[in-house]
Amino acid sequence: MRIALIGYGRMGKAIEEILIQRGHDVALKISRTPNPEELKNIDVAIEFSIPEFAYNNLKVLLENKVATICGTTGWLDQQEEINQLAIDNNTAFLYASNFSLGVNLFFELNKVLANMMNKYRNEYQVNLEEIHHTQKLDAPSGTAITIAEGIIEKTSYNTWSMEDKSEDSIPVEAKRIENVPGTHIVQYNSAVDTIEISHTAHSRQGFALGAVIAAEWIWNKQGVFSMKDVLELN
Ligand SMILES: NC(=O)C1=CN([C@@H]2O[C@H](COP(=O)(O)OP(=O)(O)OC[C@H]3O[C@@H](n4cnc5c(N)ncnc54)[C@H](O)[C@@H]3O)[C@@H](O)[C@H]2O)C=CC1
Ligand SMILES: O=C(O)C1=N[C@H](C(=O)O)C[C@H](O)C1
Repeated sequence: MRIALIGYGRMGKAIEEILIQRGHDVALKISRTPNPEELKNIDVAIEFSIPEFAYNNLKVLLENKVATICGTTGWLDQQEEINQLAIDNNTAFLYASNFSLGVNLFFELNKVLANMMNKYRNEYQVNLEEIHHTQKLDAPSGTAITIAEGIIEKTSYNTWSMEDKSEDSIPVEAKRIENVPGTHIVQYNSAVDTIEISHTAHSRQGFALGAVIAAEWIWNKQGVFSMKDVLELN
């Protein structure tokens, strides 16, 4: 496939390595918004840029009917508009807060545990922690938000917050430590014990491989998809 890499930073470079290993043509790699001329003959775009510019990049890609994978976090207040653009332009769009197989399995495990713990809201207080490298621009991580949404789906919690300590809110803490690729911890604490599940990324390889698998999967499709579709976790 002819791939455009929009955002050529840590993730763009990790993805490029895997694209080459799997025989793809990296036809465009840029750290700015593409122009329509550059998008002719592109099969799929992979967008990993920065929160501030993701919306604009995605708009240009979808208006030019380029099937697009997006891993940029921190822009989700405009997600509905972007989903609609993919539909209106008869192309395909897939956003994932985390492309790794391990985290997508963890999302499912988190929901099973949340469902079980909902009966014990009086005994156990949930909290969520994420740890990332110090260059990360957004907090909490997109992955932490997806985990919190999973808990909300299965319990009587109705929101999450990094500040608000009210009863119906899941407390989320974001820590920044040099060189950490991404760690997520969900804890249920009672007066006598702790139940904890965690996912620790050892490198960016898992995110990058997942993004390439998603790009291969979305080619020639139309619609709005998630990693659950790609990994058949539905
Ligand atoms: N969904 C997932 O599995 C993962 C998502 N991420 C997310 O991906 C994003 C990128 O992460 P990294 O590569 O680590 O960051 P990075 O800072 O290394 O790379 C971002 C790149 O975007 C470039 N850029 C700046 N303005 C741009 C524009 N207008 N258009 C295109 N590119 C532009 C920057 O020059 C930089 O090279 C972040 O939002 C991060 O949270 C990171 C890892 C995994
Ligand atoms: O910025 C990162 O590095 C990561 N961002 C994603 C997120 O915000 O969840 C995915 C992963 O945790 C690494």
